[in-house]
Amino acid sequence: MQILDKLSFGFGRKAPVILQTEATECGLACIAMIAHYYGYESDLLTLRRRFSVSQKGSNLNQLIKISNQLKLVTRPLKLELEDIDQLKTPCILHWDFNHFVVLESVSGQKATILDPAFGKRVLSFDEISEHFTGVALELWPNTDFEKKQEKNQIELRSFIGHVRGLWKSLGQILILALALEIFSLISPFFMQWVIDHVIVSADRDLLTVLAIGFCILMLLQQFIGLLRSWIMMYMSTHLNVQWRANVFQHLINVPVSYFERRSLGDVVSRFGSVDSIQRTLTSTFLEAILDGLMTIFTLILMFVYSPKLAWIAIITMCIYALIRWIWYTPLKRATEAEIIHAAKQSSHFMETVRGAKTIKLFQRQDLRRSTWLGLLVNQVNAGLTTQKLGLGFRLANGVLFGIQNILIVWLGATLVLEGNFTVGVFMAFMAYKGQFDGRVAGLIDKFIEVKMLQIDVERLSDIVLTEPEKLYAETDHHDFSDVENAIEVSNLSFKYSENDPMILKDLSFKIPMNQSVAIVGPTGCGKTTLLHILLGVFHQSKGEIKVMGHDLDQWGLNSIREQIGTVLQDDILFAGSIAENICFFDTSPQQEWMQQCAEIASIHQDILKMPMGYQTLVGDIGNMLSGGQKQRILLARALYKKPKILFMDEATSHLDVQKEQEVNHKLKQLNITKILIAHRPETIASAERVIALQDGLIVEDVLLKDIRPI
Ligand SMILES: Nc1ncnc2c1ncn2[C@@H]1O[C@H](COP(=O)(O)OP(=O)(O)OP(=O)(O)O)[C@@H](O)[C@H]1O
Repeated sequence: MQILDKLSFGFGRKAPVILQTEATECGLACIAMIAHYYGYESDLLTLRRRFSVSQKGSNLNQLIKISNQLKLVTRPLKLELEDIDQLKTPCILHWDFNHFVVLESVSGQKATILDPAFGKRVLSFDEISEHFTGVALELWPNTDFEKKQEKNQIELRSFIGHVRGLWKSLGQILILALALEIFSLISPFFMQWVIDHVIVSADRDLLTVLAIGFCILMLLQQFIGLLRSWIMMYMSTHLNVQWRANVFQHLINVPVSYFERRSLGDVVSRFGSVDSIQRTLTSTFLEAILDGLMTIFTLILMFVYSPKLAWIAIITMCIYALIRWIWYTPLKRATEAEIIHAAKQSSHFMETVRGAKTIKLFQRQDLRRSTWLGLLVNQVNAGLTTQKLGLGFRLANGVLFGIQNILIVWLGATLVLEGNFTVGVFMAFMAYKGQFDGRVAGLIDKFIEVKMLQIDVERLSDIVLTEPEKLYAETDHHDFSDVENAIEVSNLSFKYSENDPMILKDLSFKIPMNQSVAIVGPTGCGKTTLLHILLGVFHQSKGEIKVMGHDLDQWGLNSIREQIGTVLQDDILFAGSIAENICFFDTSPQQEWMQQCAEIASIHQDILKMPMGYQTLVGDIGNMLSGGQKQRILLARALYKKPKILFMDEATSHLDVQKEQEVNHKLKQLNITKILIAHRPETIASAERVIALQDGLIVEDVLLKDIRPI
């Protein structure tokens, strides 16, 4: 493998390009590249699990901390661009005030930059001066640094899950394919017998018998071929659907933070890897096994005909394998870069389509277009690299097999002239050689293809190896009859990642059943975060939380979420009718209850005024409705669940004061626990108790009746 690195990157040890997956992990990717350079070979998946990086990215101090944990000595520096060639490379440069890149080398007025967002680039000092902030971080191993490989070993089986009928179909295909291979082994005899026995002795009867015999064989071969393809088609379709379903099931069960850290295009592209894996495994893998088996028989026959000629064929194949192997690493890197750039391009595209209105209103069409074009060019360039590598490989391949063919024809013809070979035997040998070349080259290609699958497996593993949320508890029977407190929080602390500041600090409070509580505080003080923790969206860093008397850590999230209704700031509606949205696509909706919920949310009259009433379509993400209407439908949807606790995060902020009071009044009649985040005094006044947060601490916790003037 090391030879390959040299081939693609010149002489000496080089850091590989590791492209970032999450928007904020450029720093981690830079450290991974440098650690790899010194012999600690790891991947982002492994590093991400070991060091949690904030969604807001890392700063230099955090990079130093991570590097030190990897036993790398660090030296942060402030320098002028002219002194950049004095740096110990590879090192990290601070870029554009919001990004990190690796400086690989400097030569003359140019430097090679490994950018985790774009790949390898050679930039002039002028170009660098536009990005470089003057801060660099040198890294090198300390005495405890260990050279090792620490990558997530991914077992395909483990994440593809259980697939029905796989082995049976595989068995059928294997038997049919074996039969086909036997036919193709027999067919060169036709030519040999015709030339050596029919033509030499002018035996027309034998010719007819041979023709009829081989005709039957050919028909049989075609029929079996058809059957094999049919079963293959059936199996791959089944596999594809089952694998996709398994991966989708996993995807929707991973925590919310997974989606928050990745772009839409990246998740879609990763999910698409299921297809490539399935295609390669069902067709290529099987063919490779059969090719491998049949090569042995073909080779035996070739040795029977002429060991000398057979050796030439074997040596050619060894050279072919070597060339293929040399091409493997650069090709893998180029393919990987192409996939990542394609995902970025499509993310930008999707975001542009989604945000078309904002873009137009801010007249940023040109900017979006040029940024997208830049991403497209990156993608196309990465594609060109793969194509160029392919061209070079095909040339080497063509020359190799051309020489081999000429050599064998020359030596074979000499053997015929010397009387050691008949013409028929020579022809048959050539046919076997053709089969051998095809099969072994195919076998090598497929081996490489299966190895290349690692890219897709690694990409998919980002989804599949992410731990799903704990949805189910050991016991599903819960008794809420004598539960006193809806929520009990003791000593709760929370920060988003190891390196982020504490957002919530040592909070303790109890909310009795059926109490209505307003959580207030200045913007950014952690109200939404607290709500998300109570809902199990984020996990508390410290402390204990009990919901309806059950420990949040032990109670399955499904059981908790069954008891609660939520209206959050970023909630969305889905494509469908209003009725479907209120019932959240319930398969047996309760019409009457749905209307009651709409009445409580004060949206019933609005819906009736719409041309198709409850059957009015809302369009995806609910963009046919006014902000206030949407919020009230979301509230009706939360109430439809018949929750015991209702969480509302500025759920009525789009309503006018009068409408809001109407909704608050109706909600007050409901005998459920309500926890609401609000800024408006009218909404806060509708609660019985107010908990005020500031800087992550509870600064006030009062019952409103105690402070209201009588
Ligand atoms: N996913 C995240 N990763 C890192 N920090 C975050 C994340 N989400 C929010 N924060 C930070 O946590 C702090 C609290 O945010 P939160 O949304 O809980 O505030 P809030 O009190 O609900 O504000 P508002 O009243 O404006 O809705 C903020 O400083 C915010 O920048």
